[in-house]
Amino acid sequence: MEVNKMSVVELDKLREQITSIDQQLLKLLAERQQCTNQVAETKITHHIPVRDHKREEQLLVSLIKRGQGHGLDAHYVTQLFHVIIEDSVLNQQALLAARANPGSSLPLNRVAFLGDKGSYSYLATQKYFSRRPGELLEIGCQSFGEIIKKVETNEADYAVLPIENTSSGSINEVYDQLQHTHLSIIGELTHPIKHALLVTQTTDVNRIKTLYAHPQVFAQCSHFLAELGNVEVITCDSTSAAMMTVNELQSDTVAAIGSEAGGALYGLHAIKSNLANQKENHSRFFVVARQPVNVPLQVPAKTTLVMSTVQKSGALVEALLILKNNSINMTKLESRPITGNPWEEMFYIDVEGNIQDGPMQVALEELKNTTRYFKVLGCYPNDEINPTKIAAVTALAQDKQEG
Ligand SMILES: O=C(O)C(=O)C[C@]1(C(=O)O)C=C[C@@H](O)C=C1
Repeated sequence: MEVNKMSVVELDKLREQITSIDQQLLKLLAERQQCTNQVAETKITHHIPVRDHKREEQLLVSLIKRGQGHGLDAHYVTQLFHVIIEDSVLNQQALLAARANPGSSLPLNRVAFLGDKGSYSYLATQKYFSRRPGELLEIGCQSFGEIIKKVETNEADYAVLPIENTSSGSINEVYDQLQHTHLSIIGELTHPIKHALLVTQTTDVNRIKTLYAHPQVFAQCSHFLAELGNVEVITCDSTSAAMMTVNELQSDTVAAIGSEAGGALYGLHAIKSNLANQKENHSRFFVVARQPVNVPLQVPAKTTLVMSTVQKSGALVEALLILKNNSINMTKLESRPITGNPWEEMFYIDVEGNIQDGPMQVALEELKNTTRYFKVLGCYPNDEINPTKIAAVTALAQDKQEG
């Protein structure tokens, strides 16, 4: 008994120490953020690009070495600082973008998204707007059409639309909506999609008889569903609708599939995680607004185009060659049927580059002249911060230590 009491006291003391260390870490991270925001100001004044891969590599190599000196694993240090540097780059990009578009910073950002509190679109909205000035007013919608309409009619300032997922592919309905709106893409973000089995009661996976989720979510977790066997699957308009239903039912035989963070908003907890077929499951979202944005040249940019080619063989190849000849890297090509014109396609193309760049302007002009229909859907800061490669950095650090 005495021993137990002692160990509880010891544990409490150690936990106090951990809490204090974590609080210090938070303070230091906030200090680092203030410092990198000042770096952004200097970069604005002196027209220096936000990203400096050489500096990042030097920093990582030196941190890995120091970490090893403290007994910390190189992989752990690399992962940790990738997150820190990614956050720094995204914050700096947001700051530069806000400066380049002075009128666009609103005291209140009214944002339309799919579903309600807790949906993946809701979490993506929170993440994107946390880097932007102004308050956030979330406007949950029931369909992509409703989301777009909210912005078109000035009931919302922005829309957050999922465009593709690493396991279930492109979201065709969003592509079709983008073709018919005059709204512009002003930003993108990728958000990890981590599906968990969410319940209200203490229960077991084998007791679940009914599952609620969005159809895309079921598609992404098809292997898990096949393993589950005889369970009734009920599709919902959104992940949040699924969570709400399970919360209302308060039964130990029903579950929703969604994010753990979202589920917590409805009093749900996870009894199984990582349900998606693919381990790396991410969704990419577009942020759209009524006016296009000006992306500063110091920020890596992407541009999304939509076009239909003339009906002759090799027309698409010719269009793509225009990009190649101007050294423009294409990151995505998607095709969608054109309503009323059987066998004709509308092509959606994402390229790396800013519409203000010389080669990009040449390519856009050529494309305009050679295609049947052509429109720039938007030019926006590239949100995909490819971190400096872990393996190369780790090997380098180990070499240096050994040598
Ligand atoms: O040192 C810089 O130039 C920074 O902007 C800071 C920082 C960082 O967070 O460490 C961020 C982005 C750059 O690619 C390199 C480093």
